[in-house]
Amino acid sequence: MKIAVLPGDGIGTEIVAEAVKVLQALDLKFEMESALVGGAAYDAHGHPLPESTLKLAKEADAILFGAVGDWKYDKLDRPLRPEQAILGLRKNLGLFANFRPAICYEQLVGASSLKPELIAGLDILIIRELTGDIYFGQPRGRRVATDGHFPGAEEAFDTMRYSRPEIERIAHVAFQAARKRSKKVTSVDKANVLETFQFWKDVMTEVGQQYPDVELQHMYVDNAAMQLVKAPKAFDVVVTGNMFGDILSDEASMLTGSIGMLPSASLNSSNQGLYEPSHGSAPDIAGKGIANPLATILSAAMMLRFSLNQEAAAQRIEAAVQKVLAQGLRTGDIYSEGTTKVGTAQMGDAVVKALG
Ligand SMILES: NC(=O)C1=CN([C@@H]2O[C@H](COP(=O)(O)OP(=O)(O)OC[C@H]3O[C@@H](n4cnc5c(N)ncnc54)[C@H](O)[C@@H]3O)[C@@H](O)[C@H]2O)C=CC1
Ligand SMILES: CC(C)CC(=O)C(=O)O
Ligand SMILES: [Mg+2]
Repeated sequence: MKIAVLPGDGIGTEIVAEAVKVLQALDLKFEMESALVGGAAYDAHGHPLPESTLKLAKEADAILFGAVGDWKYDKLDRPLRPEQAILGLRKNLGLFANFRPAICYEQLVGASSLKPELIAGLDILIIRELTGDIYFGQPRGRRVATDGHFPGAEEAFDTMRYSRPEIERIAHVAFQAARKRSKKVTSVDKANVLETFQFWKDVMTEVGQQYPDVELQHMYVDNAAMQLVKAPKAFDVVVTGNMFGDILSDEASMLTGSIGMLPSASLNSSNQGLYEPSHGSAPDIAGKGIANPLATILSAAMMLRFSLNQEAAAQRIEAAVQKVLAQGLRTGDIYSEGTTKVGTAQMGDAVVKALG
């Protein structure tokens, strides 16, 4: 078994180092090979996703990814910007199904900005379609407007689009996931305004008929954003498009205490997966040794479960994370009075120790 390790930029290198430490402590037989990606790869090779990195990712059984991006690259032409690396990996590997579980650990109930009773016991799963929608739709660009409110003015445009097979396959993923949980799917759309999402809703409804045992609810995205903070436990599986899923999952991360707690798995149809925290490269705290590595460590657990067939090892990591939280160890983002503040590496070391 081979794991491609792509730390990336900013806190990416710090948090991936901790996840690697945890994986190595498991004493399982797999090979890990690292490569540059994002801004780091642009600096070294002139491209955020060099051919050699893509080749390594394609050949690996699973990919452990940190994060990419830094403000200093924001003026580059878009194809050279670090974020194109993660978009390129998702597209090239066909990683259409993004699982973002938002679980509020008992010990972190007080770390959320929401009232404890709203989030105690929270366990919801956001399933985000990851290779379509306005993030990938063509055409896009800048031009001089020939119509609209200001003909002759400079304008920019992107294209929101979804095909039937793209919606059908993510719908099946969501219904099948719900079957293993509380059997409820909330499909989030904007069908009242957007044709793309009327189509999304229609196809979701059709696929839902194949799963009579699963309750299907439709919700507009603006209402979903509100309900997520009003009554988050009313959700079970939330399925939505690429952009809405990106936004709603960051919102849901705060239900768990911090974005530093939200892992993710991005799978293709052969169960090859890329595993990364849901957050970005956090340039504001990079290099300080204070980032929370738990989302990345929990992503490594998802990797063991989904791509490497190592359920017991996945559970060992998850139990170790709960143990360090129960010991009162907290990085700054989840710190509260009465707990012990630790840095990134100390947190990683504590998880290794807690593996037992
Ligand atoms: N998959 C990826 O590689 C992603 C990359 N990005 C990129 O990351 C860069 C920064 O983007 P932002 O919008 O600031 O989002 P971000 O997720 O990097 O940071 C948002 C806020 O959360 C905090 N934060 C994030 N992860 C944390 C952790 N593990 N521990 C403690 N605090 C944490 C940051 O300090 C910051 O205040 C940009 O270049 C963006 O494009 C953003 C999202 C995903
Ligand atoms: C940099 C973006 C393409 C990714 C993002 O925000 C995400 O996947 O959550
Ligand atoms: Mg995001």
